[in-house]
Amino acid sequence: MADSLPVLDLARLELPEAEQAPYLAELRTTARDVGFFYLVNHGISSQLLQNVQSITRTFFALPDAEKQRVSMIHSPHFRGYNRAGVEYTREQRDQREQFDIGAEREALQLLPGDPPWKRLQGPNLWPEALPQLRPLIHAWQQAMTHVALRLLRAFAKSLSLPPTAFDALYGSHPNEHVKLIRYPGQATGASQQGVGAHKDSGFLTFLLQDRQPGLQVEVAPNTWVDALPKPGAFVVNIGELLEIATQGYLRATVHRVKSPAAGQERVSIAFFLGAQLDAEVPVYSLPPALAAEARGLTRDPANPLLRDVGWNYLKGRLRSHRDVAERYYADALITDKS
Ligand SMILES: O=C(O)CCC(=O)C(=O)O
Ligand SMILES: [Fe+2]
Repeated sequence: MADSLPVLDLARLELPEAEQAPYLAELRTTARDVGFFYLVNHGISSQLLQNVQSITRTFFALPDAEKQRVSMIHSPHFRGYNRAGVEYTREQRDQREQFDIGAEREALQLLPGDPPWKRLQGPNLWPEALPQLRPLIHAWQQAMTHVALRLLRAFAKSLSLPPTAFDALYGSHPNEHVKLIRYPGQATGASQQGVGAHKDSGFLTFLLQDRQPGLQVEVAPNTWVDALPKPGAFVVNIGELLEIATQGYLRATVHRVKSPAAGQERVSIAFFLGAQLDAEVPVYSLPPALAAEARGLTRDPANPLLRDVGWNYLKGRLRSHRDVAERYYADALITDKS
C-alpha cells in the first residue's frame, strides 16, 4: 500500500485530444482506487492562494465578540462562524473553529409544504470588522468553481461519458461551499478529533492546507495514509454525489483530521462543489468494461445515500450543526428522510 497520495497534473488536460487517453485513465483509476489525490498545475495563482490563507488567519484572529456577530446560529442557511467543539461528526464534537460561506443568493420565498432543504438557499454572513473578506472569497469561489468544473468534465470524459454529462446536475445554481477552518492544538482533557471520520457529500472537494499535518485518508479498511501538506497543491477528493452517479465506480473515501500538537494550529480552506439543490442524481450508464469494475454503492446504515441532492445535503448539515437544526429545522428533524 502506497504511503502517500498520488499526484495529478491538471495542465495535462491541455494536451492534444489524441494524447489525453493515458492521463484520463490515470485520473479515473486514481479516483476509483484511492478517491484522493494531490492536484498540481491547477492554474490558480500563488498570490490568490496566499491571500486566501492570510485572510483566513486574520479572520480567526478577530476578537471572539466579532466572530460571534456572524455566528451560524443567526443563519437558517447554515452560514457563518462556529467555535471549536460545536460541530459534531459521528456523534463526537470536532475540535475546530470554522466559517462557512455558500453560494451568495437571496433566500427563497417559501410556501407551506415546501421541502425544508429550500431553506438552505440564502445570503452569507460577513464580518463588518473584515470588509476585505467578502470580495476575496467571492473571487475564490469563482476561481475554484472554474477549476472544479474542468476536473468534473475530465472525469466525465474519463468514464466515456460526454464531457458535459454532469453539467445538468451542477446546473445554473451550483452549491459552491467554502469552509475556512482552524484546528487548535491539542488541549489536556479534550479529544483529538479535529474532524471525525466522514465522507464529503458533494461532487468534488478541494483542500488548501497550510504546513501542519493532520489530514488522514482511509485508503483501505483501517489503513490510514497521511495527506501531508504539499505547497501549492490542492488535496482533491471525490464526494458521495459522484459515487452515487457512477454506481460506486468513483470512490467517496473516508477521511479525518487529528488535532495538531499542543501549541500548534492547523489552517485549512475547503471548497466543496455540490449539485444544485433541486437536482436528483441519475445513474449514468458506463461502458460494460468500466461498469464491471464499479464497486457498487457502499451501504452504511449510519449514512444512507440519498439521490435527492437537497435532502442529502440537508441531512449532513442537520447532523453537523445541532443548534442551528433545532432553531430552524425542528420540523425537518421529525420528518428527516433518512
Ligand atoms: O481540514 C481539512 O483539510 C479537511 C476538512 C474536511 O475533511 C471537511 O471539512 O470535510
Ligand atoms: Fe471532508
